Amino acid sequence: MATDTVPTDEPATGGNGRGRVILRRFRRHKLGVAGLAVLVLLALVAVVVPLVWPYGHGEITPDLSQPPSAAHPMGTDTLGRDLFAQTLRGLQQSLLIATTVTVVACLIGVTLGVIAGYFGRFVDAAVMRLVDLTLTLPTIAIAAFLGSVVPTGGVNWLALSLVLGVLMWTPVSRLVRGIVLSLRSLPFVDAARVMGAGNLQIMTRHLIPNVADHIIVAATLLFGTAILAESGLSFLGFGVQPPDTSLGLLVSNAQSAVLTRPWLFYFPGLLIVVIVLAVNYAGEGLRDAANPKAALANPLRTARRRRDADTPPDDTPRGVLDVRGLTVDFGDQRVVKGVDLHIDDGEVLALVGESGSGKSVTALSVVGLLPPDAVGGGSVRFDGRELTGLNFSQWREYRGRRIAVILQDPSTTLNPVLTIATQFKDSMRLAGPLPADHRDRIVALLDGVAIKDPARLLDSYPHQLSGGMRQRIAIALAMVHDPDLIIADEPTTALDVTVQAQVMSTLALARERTGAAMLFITHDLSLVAGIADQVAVMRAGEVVEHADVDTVFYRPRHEYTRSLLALAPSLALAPASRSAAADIEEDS
Ligand SMILES: Nc1ncnc2c1ncn2[C@@H]1O[C@H](COP(=O)(O)OP(=O)(O)OP(=O)(O)O)[C@@H](O)[C@H]1O
Repeated sequence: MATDTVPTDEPATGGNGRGRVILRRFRRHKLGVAGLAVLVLLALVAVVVPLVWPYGHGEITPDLSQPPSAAHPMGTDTLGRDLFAQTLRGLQQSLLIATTVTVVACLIGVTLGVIAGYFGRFVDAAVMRLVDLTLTLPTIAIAAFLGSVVPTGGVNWLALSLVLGVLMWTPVSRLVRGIVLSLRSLPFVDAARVMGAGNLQIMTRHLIPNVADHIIVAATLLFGTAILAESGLSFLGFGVQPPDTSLGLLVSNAQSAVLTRPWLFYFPGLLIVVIVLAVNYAGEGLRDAANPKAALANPLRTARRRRDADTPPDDTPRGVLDVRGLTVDFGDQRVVKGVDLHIDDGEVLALVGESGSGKSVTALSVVGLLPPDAVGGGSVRFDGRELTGLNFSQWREYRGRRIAVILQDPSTTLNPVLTIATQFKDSMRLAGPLPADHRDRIVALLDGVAIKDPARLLDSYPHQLSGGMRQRIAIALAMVHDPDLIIADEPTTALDVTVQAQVMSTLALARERTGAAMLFITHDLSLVAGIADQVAVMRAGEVVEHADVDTVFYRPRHEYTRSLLALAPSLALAPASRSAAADIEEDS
């Protein structure tokens, strides 16, 4: 089975589709391309230039301790050796060693990490003990031992690389193991198993590609660390030894000459900095190219907007939220096309539409969290104040405090490594010092979302709770600052049907208690009846119908609304709506 487990927002291009998509995305990452170009250039220079350069790296010339000149562009050392020739040799050795260390460490780390994470239990325990053991091994002492048993003094580049690789795999394996542990219970792994995939296939085709972006980042960090580790070891006499050389050795040798012959230090030092930076940028580009989500998910960046931020409040209808002519473009594609929405204090507006109609993008626009590649236009007024174009610190006054957001999947909202109590406390601290009675307040908030015996779960972690509990906690978290507006984006979609109903009534209850207005986003009209006052129906980026809930249910004007109603045969109309229906029947 050749399922592509990493989702992509690009169309398949045929042939090796994913490879081409990654390449195309990488080409768009300018710093990544620049980093890779620098690395390729340096590798070429390291291989080709020594073939034509008049001096060998160990060749002694009569020009002792010369500063840079036409004959010796980087100067010479005390023995008269040409520093440019030495730097070229150092570049060769350093690139070779760092690449080998990275490959060896990643091979061991990824293999053991994925095996530990996938099989868990005693396999995991055994691998983790091996990690602990490896971490206790003193790199320097082992390298010193190896250096002493090699008769020529010092070890050759391959032995040095292998030793460093074998000692440096642990961070990669821990990273991979942690991610695989969380991935292995996801439905796509079960689906692969059901389709008959074996353990090896699941690990190589389904798990490793999902960890690839993390591995790339870890590898770039390792590369930089390997260059520095090699420098340190060479300096101590356990790495590359004269007459051979490496960048690290050149820097180490030149340390005493920083003031008198600075060129000996600066050129190889600068080259190390350039290599590490280039590797990091290339790695970042590769990571973003391999993981479409990584390039987009930067919620701290406010989307570029065409409107002026500080438009003073005017006479437009206030309400708690007033959206006028909202547009959102991704490149040439307009996905929200002049949307108008209005929510009065304490009112609930349901934004309904099929998948892809632009509901979430509209909600993200309201809280200024559009992806960086989106361009928004139009006006979003909250309590009479224009929100478009606010900077990050101005947004802090609103997000989480006056405008709360509840997302689809509670496991993405709650931090997996913090206890429930800590997450509430962190949220409370946004408004100032933690109140003395914070624990009572947290318990009251949890009580307000119908959690029984709330004190008991304060010290739990999100993974110890069910999906429904997690979403209720997310709702309680949204209520911490008593918001004026709640944006709930499909808050029950990730839950099963019975839990959905409980979470919906919890949400309705919590909203009623705070009296907050709400923008409730859903594709499921049957959820709307019990909670909304107004309904806006969205299709292909436009609001095609905007009316009160009873009109939309019983006198829909637009064909699309009628088709959505037809698709929701099991409408669980709320009592309010049912009585309205009876009134309408009596009227007619
Ligand atoms: N980061 C993005 N880059 C390019 N296009 C995007 C991006 N995010 C959303 N879109 C596009 O914008 C359109 C609206 O998406 P949106 O997520 O708002 O739909 P939705 O109505 O909320 O659907 P769903 O319920 O499936 O989330 C879709 O066509 C989608 O492909």
